[in-house]
Amino acid sequence: SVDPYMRSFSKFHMKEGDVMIGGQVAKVIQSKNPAFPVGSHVVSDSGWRTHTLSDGTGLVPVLPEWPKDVSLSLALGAIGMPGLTAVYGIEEVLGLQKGETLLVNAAAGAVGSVVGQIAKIKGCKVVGSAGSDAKVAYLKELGFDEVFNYKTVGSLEEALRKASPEGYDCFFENVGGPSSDVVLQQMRKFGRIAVCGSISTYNDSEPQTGPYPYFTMIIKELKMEGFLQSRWEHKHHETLKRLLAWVKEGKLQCREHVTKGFENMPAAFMGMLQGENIGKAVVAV
Ligand SMILES: NC(=O)C1=CN([C@@H]2O[C@H](COP(=O)(O)OP(=O)(O)OC[C@H]3O[C@@H](n4cnc5c(N)ncnc54)[C@H](OP(=O)(O)O)[C@@H]3O)[C@@H](O)[C@H]2O)C=CC1
Ligand SMILES: CCCCC/C=C\CC(=O)/C=C/C=C/C=C/[C@@H](O)CCCC(=O)O
Repeated sequence: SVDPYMRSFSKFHMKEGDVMIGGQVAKVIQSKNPAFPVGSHVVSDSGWRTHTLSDGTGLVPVLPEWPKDVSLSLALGAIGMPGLTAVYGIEEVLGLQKGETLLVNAAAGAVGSVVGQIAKIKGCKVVGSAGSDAKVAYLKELGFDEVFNYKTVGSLEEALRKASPEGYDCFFENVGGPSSDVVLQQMRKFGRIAVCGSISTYNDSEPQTGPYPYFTMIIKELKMEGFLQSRWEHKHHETLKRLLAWVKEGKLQCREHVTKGFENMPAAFMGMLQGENIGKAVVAV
């Protein structure tokens, strides 16, 4: 898997020569541990490696009911960490209610595409922004109500107002930076903001400054909460089962941007950060 958090984590906690962190779906090829028989598959936080020696600690078996016709790589995407992030952001942080209007940015990516689809399952109006016309077309196929290409709209403020003149009850924030200031102005009274990611800032060497949100938050009585999906680790198993059920029922569609070859992991990683992916960016080794 290549994911945005690797950029922010590595910037602060890694040095040249370290093995890059990251998740993978791995096949057990030798075992002395009956909990992990040869031929079984696990999700493993082993970093960018082709082979790993493990005593089993931290290995998570892929759900036993995983259907043969569902790609195992989805355990790194819609039925994995990004899918869990979408569910917890919507249910635990936003408390999204039927009939509300939700905005999600980086909407065509691993997390955003699941967020929008779950919000539709819950009977909400969904507005998405993404960085290419191909992504906009994909999100319309997924059933998003309003979608725009933030790179070509000219005015983000106008695009947001056109998509939802009555404003936004919930904002699933993946991008951060100056665009957040614009969205804040169009939140409805008592709006909720789930701060999931801030990808536009992960490459910064100096922190960005901007208008401070406090006055708008007071006047509109907004609630803003940052979160990490790991807070609800105790719910992961049940939540993965719900995500798998949605996929099997055809309610949750999943697209992947697959790069072939372990040696191409750095290119896949940089490509994802630059927006090359529609759906989850993965590498097939
Ligand atoms: N809190 C948590 O527990 C978790 C948080 N996250 C966060 O969720 C967000 C999405 O992650 P994920 O779905 O894996 O990644 P994506 O699959 O969405 O890939 C990243 C996307 O970000 C967009 N992007 C990159 N730079 C910018 C920019 N400057 N402005 C706007 N958009 C940009 C690009 O899409 P485009 O073409 O639309 O610009 C790119 O495709 C990230 O911020 C990530 O850190 C992810 C997992 C867990
Ligand atoms: C842990 C890194 C914290 C960096 C925070 C930056 C942005 C938010 C974000 O993107 C957080 C992501 C957290 C991901 C955690 C992943 C691990 O639990 C390993 C997942 C293995 C897998 O792919 O399943």
